[in-house]
Amino acid sequence: MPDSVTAFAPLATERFLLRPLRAEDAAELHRLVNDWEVAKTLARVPFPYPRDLADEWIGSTAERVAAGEAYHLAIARREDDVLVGCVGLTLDVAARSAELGYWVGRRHWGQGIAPEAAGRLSRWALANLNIDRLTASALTDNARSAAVLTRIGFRETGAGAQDFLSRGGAMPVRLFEAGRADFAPPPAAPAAAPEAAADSKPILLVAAVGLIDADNRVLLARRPEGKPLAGLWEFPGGKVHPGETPERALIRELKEELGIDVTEACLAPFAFASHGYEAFHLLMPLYLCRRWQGQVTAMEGQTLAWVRPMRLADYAMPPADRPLVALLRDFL
Ligand SMILES: Nc1nc2c([nH]c(=O)n2[C@@H]2O[C@H](COP(=O)(O)OP(=O)(O)OP(=O)(O)O)[C@@H](O)[C@H]2O)c(=O)[nH]1
Repeated sequence: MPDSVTAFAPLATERFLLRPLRAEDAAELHRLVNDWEVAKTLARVPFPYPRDLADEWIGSTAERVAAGEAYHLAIARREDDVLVGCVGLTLDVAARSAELGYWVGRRHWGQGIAPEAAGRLSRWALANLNIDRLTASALTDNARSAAVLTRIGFRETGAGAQDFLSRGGAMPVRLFEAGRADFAPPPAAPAAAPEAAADSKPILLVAAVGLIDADNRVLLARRPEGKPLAGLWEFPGGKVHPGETPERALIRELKEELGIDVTEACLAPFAFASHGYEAFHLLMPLYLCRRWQGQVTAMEGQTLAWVRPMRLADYAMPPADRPLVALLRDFL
């Protein structure tokens, strides 16, 4: 699975680039973090902070990004590449989670930098890494950091204690967590049909297809950042527009999303999902298709994976798809 990003492409926010740290950043990083007001809020930073630790740390971040273990990035101003702080994630692969951390140099405080950077990295992580959850903590006496976390979508889940190098021992912390639902934009729901009862959910008709290649592998596409359920894998397809049949909708979607031509005769009805999401009830016929014209291409930059039936369960999919995956695995 494409879990690691070896050459990390910088993430842009409105004012900053979150980019890999470089050896040239060491002097400025040291100047900003070797400040008691910053260091005292960070668990893994000693104070005073030795200058050569900055070089060592920067070297280790590149290795850990390449290994897909951790993403510790510079927050650099877009206009002049000046380093203003760092934001990072450390993965716990077995738990399918990652821990978020960040700091901003004191001279750059008061500009909303931490929420802008931490929010962007969090949304990217849930959409691109094989995780379902982000965790974070803030010292009980650091209300500013707790406010950053809640502002970007984290929920407070409890309290604990954590060793702080800068403080020389364990300190009380507030614990926070966030999942996909905390970051997702509100799900797009169709307008309720006029005859629907006031308390019932509108029904959303979505057509989807299991494309199967000559090796009997199934194509999954990853929902991109910014969409509801970002980061989950799904069957290609999309909403059926008014006046369209599910087959016509699929033919259109497959052309738009994958650049392939499919005929109605090659779409074999297979099963359907009927699932209640919070804002709508999804009704999704799933077709199977083994023949198409053209080369499967990620037309919208989405990540694609050809998956063997026995490996389908390794890919986190929306809840509506789970029964379909079991049926498909048995069928193929
Ligand atoms: N294509 C597809 N959609 C699925 C699957 N499972 C599932 O729950 N869905 C849901 O069905 C809806 C599909 O809508 P869509 O892809 O056309 O639209 P979208 O929400 O991505 O936004 P869009 O209208 O901007 O394209 C989404 O709410 C999506 O979460 C699946 O396997 N394939």
